Amino acid sequence: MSENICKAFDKAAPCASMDEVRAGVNALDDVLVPLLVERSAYMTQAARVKNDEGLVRDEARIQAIVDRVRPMAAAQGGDADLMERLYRAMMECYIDFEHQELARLRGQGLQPRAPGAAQE
Ligand SMILES: O=C(O)C(=O)C[C@]1(C(=O)O)C=C[C@@H](O)C=C1
Repeated sequence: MSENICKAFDKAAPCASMDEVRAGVNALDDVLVPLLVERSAYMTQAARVKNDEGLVRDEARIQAIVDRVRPMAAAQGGDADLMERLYRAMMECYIDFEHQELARLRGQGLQPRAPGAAQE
């Protein structure tokens, strides 16, 4: 019983109109957007630390994140397949952003990492 009352899925307010639905969505977007921006700042740092276009996409890490968020979503009463699709699409956008950031940092003078050099 108590395991059911704190699930995120059940926190959505019951809505009788689309205005209510959209107010609920807007309130969540107010929380989500700053978090997504903060996540993007880690992509900027990943671009600098990797400093190698060939390292930006990391399939093993992508799979590890998917494997981590699927059960998290299910534990919150959510749909694990939906969460995987969201995360895979989101990570493609962050990969594009990481490439963009690496190009920007190179434009600011970041020198390409020497082949075989250890990451900091
Ligand atoms: O963990 C990394 O290596 C990252 O660059 C971050 C991130 C992500 O979490 O969105 C983005 C690109 C990689 O393909 C894997 C994961």
